[in-house]
Amino acid sequence: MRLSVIGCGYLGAVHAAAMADLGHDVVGIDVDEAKVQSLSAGRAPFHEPGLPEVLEAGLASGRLRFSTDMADAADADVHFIAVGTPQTAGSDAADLTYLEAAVASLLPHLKPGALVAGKSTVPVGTAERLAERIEAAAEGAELAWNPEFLREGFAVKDTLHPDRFVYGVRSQRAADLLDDVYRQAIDAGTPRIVTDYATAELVKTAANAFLATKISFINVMSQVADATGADVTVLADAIGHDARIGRRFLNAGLGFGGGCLPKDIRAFAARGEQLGLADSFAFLREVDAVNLRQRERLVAAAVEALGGSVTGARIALLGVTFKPDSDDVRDSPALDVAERLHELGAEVVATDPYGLPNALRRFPALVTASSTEDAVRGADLVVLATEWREYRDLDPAATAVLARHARIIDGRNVLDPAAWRAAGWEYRGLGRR
Ligand SMILES: NC(=O)C1=CN([C@@H]2O[C@H](COP(=O)(O)OP(=O)(O)OC[C@H]3O[C@@H](n4cnc5c(N)ncnc54)[C@H](O)[C@@H]3O)[C@@H](O)[C@H]2O)C=CC1
Ligand SMILES: O=C(O)[C@H]1O[C@H](OP(=O)(O)OP(=O)(O)OC[C@H]2O[C@@H](n3ccc(=O)[nH]c3=O)[C@H](O)[C@@H]2O)[C@H](O)[C@@H](O)[C@@H]1O
Repeated sequence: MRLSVIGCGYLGAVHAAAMADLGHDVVGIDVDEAKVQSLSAGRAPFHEPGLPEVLEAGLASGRLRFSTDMADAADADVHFIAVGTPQTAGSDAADLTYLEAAVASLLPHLKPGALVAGKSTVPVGTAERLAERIEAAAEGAELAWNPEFLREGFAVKDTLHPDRFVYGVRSQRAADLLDDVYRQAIDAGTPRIVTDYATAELVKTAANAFLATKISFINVMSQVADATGADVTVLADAIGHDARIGRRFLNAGLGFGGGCLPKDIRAFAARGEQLGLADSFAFLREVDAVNLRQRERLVAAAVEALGGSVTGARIALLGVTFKPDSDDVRDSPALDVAERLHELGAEVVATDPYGLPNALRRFPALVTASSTEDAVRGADLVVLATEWREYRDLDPAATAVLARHARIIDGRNVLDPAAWRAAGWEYRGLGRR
């Protein structure tokens, strides 16, 4: 099939390359010329495992190209919309200006019967509002909402082998077209839920709200653990054995960040309040507040570990991205902690396998080190803020030799406290004895 993907960021670039990998003829459209040039040259504009390979294969096959010119999408049978829907400046609502602009520039190029499939995360009611304009733009043209559930770091795998597909559609034909796009996964038995626009939009925001709630729940448990001498990791393992609860997304620590969970729960709460459900959505506001407090808790733990003040102390920060296997620093808890410790007078030296260029764009005063050894050398305190594999695998004895004072705060609760203490470290986790 001929497909276009409009918006080639973390979601769209992967979607375009993965669709070409499935054998479709794909054009990726983006307004960012540098991004289009980079993608056209086979260079992934961000770190995502597996993307360089599918990108290169797609370009080499001739089935994948990128352009800034919407006219190049005119041939497509299905247009995926993957532009950003960030938090609006000064409010919690989703900013839909990129979506509006993308749809407006696509309309004149729609061919009869074309399907526009929204993948961006939007407030419930958005598709209903756009549908009429799309239907009026070309004979038989229609809109589907087909939200995306991929995780950064696993984006290619999640796109090719998702847990489920969700189609918000108004016709069987739209569902059939999406089935044709995803034929291989559908034939392999991937569940698909065919529903209306509102439900499809809500499935996406509800899923992210649930995941965020799970994380904030366990982070509250980590506070109780700190107050009582219990261990939140053991608690999570134990409750996680109950299949109704499940162990995943019960890792207490610095909490969630990134370009999605934080802004999506805020937009969902704002939409809920608009719908007259402010009382009920108070819980989601609290999920957000608990999450942000975890960053303060870590800063407070650093102050305490350093005897009441971080001023003048050298603090090695391991990890700046919002999660491992991504270079994304949007709403990164690690970077927030770095900024706060810096404000308090600490000399923060940060390291990260892929995130430093983005971190420096957001926080130019950040002092960076290109290796873990250089970051830790001479440190009064080490803070593990993002659980990259290489930090999880650090040898406590070899690392102790580098630090001035062998003190560590494990902001992701991923190290073995006994092993680190045995190597002479003063170890603290969040909610861990
Ligand atoms: N990043 C992720 O893991 C996931 C993101 N999403 C959702 O997907 C959407 C996109 O997110 P990201 O890819 O992370 O954002 P992003 O900011 O990385 O990418 C958005 C892209 O859209 C482009 N763009 C903006 N206006 C445009 C226009 N008028 N025409 C063409 N291109 C335009 C931008 O230049 C940018 O490259 C958001 O709604 C997000 O919530 C959903 C699931 C996963
Ligand atoms: O809508 C989106 O964009 C995506 O948002 C999340 O994906 P992502 O942001 O890539 O990353 P996650 O793996 O969900 O992690 C989010 C944050 O939660 C934190 N987290 C995760 C799990 C956990 O147990 N504890 C915890 O603090 C991570 O460190 C990270 O900062 C969802 O998992 C995806 O399904 C969704 O498609």
